[in-house]
Amino acid sequence: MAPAIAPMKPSDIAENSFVKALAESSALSSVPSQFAFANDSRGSHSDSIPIVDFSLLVSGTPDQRAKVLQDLDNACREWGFFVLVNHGISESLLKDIIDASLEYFELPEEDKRRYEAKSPSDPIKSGSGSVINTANHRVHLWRDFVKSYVHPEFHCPDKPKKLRDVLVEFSEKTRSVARKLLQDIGQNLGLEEGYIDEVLKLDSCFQLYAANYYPPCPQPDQAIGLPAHTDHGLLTFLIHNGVAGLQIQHNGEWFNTNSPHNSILVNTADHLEILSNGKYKSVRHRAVVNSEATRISVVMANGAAPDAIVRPAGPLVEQDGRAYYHPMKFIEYVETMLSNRLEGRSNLDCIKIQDD
Ligand SMILES: O=C(O)CCC(=O)C(=O)O
Ligand SMILES: [Fe+2]
Repeated sequence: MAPAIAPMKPSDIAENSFVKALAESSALSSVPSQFAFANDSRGSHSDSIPIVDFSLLVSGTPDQRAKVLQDLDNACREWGFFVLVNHGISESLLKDIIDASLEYFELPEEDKRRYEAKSPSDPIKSGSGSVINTANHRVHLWRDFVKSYVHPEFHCPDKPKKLRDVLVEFSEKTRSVARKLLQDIGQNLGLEEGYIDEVLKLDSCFQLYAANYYPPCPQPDQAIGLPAHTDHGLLTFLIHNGVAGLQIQHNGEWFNTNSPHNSILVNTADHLEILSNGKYKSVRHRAVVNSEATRISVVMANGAAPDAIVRPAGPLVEQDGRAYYHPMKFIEYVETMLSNRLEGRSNLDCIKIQDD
């Protein structure tokens, strides 16, 4: 006989209770109604997600570099997403940041509750979160998270002890790779060398570390880890513990991503769409859950300086004859987004300049 389903009372699931504990409760054989999310989580398989070889951008022959610049441009234009290989960040650092993030989620609840978000500008936040769906109902997500601003000011949860050093190094290394990619993206967009660095004040660029913990879910089709969204920032870097779950949208279809060991998934995010005046699109993606294994992803969002005003690049506006996006201060954009999670609607829609 199927085990009796212990009904969850709405009061059992506070806005910021952690899904990990719920998923581990032995009584749980179905998804509590607060998590119910109409969901077709199927994704197509794709071998054609672009791959960008970072080492050839840095030290390839002129021909090799020209070819990879082209790969990078196509990836940003066609997919808004690519798999970065040979990036020079050590395998042990990638493993350490995943392990330290996992240790964070394994802390007692009271340690994590210290970071319950009180305001969107809190530099460290932790919880599980919810979204308002298209029917205007609040839906809880099947994931726990921790987020921390790590640059230009470094913040980090106190525990686990090892997280701080690992995160400092991961932030430095990813920042340097992101800046190099942005230089090359600037070249691909026909911008002068140093243009992006200067107008977005990348010496003080904003970086946000986020780790997501998706426990096994008894009914994966009835819940969602993270619904479709785009990211703030210029380039998001994502690594995971080898359990599949990230899907990206391409030509209206959802694709499962799979990435070679030690690679980094990169997506062109909202502020690159704005800067490029729409030449590069911020790709919609989502995280689906499974019934078998815990999935962990670690995300580093790389953006402009908090006080930089992000707008379409002047030379591109001249070429296109108009700007397609309103200017907005970077940190205001991020904090509006962090405080206002609406399924399927993005901040980008708000700052797009509609055709007359
Ligand atoms: O966990 C994933 O694969 C997706 C995470 C993500 O999109 C995010 O944190 O913005
Ligand atoms: Fe995302």
